[in-house]
Amino acid sequence: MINTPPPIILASASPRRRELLALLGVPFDVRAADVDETPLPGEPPAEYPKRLSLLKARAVAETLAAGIVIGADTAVIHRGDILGKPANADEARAMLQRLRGERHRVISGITVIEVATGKTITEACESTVFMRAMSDEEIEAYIASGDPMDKAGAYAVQNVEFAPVQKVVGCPANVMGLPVCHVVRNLRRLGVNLPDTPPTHCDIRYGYHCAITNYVMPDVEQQT
Ligand SMILES: Cc1cn([C@H]2C[C@H](O)[C@@H](COP(=O)(O)OP(=O)(O)OP(=O)(O)O)O2)c(=O)[nH]c1=O
Repeated sequence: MINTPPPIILASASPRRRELLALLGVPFDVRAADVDETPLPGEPPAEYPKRLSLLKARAVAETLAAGIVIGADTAVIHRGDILGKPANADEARAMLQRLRGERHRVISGITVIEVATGKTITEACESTVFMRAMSDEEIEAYIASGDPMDKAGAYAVQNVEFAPVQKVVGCPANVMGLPVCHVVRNLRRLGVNLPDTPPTHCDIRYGYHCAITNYVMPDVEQQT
C-alpha cells in the first residue's frame, strides 16, 4: 500500500508567502485565515507575531480533518512599537518617515500544526533591517505606487525600484514574510519528506544571498 503524504496547507492570503513556500518544490494548498490582528494590551513585540501565526494556523486547522497547516505573521518593530500594515496613506507616510535612516527589527512567527494529532510547533525568526535615508518626495512616489499598503512597516524589501533597505542582518526571506528555513526544519520535525534544500543563512555562512529564495540583498550580513 502506498502511503499518501498529508497535504500541506498554507494559512495565508499573502502572495509573498505563497511564492516563498513554492520554492520548496512541494505541492500545497492555500486557505486564508481571517483573524483579529490587534496586539494585546502590553503584549511584548516579540510575542505578537508568534501568537498571530498560531491563531492563523489554528483557524484553518479547525476546518480540516487532516493535513499540515502553516501559519505565519510578520511584524516590524521600531523603538519598541509594533508596526503592522498601514491603514491608509497617512499611516504609510508616518511609518516610512520614522523608519528612514534607522534600524529596526523584523520578526516573523511561524506555526506548523499536524491536524490529525494536534502537534503544534511555533517559532520566531528575527532579522535586523537598516533603512536608507529616503526623501519625502521618494516616500510620496512610493505611496502613490500602492506598494506599501499590504506590507508590515509600509515597505517591501523586495521592491527593487524603491530599494528601501540598505542592509539586512539575518534572513531576507524572513523580512519578506516567511523564513523558509524555519518552515523546512519544522515540516521535517513533523515527518514531511522534503526535497534537499540548499544551505541557507540559518545553517551556514553562504555568501550574500539566501540560497533557497536566491534573493540577492544589497548587503546581507551572515549570522552564525
Ligand atoms: C517588511 C515586509 C513585509 N512584507 C509583507 C509580508 C506579509 O504579506 C505582510 C505582513 O503582514 P501579515 O499580517 O504578516 O500577513 P498578511 O496579512 O499579508 O497575510 P496573511 O495574514 O494572510 O498570511 O507584509 C513584504 O512583502 N516585504 C517586506 O519587506
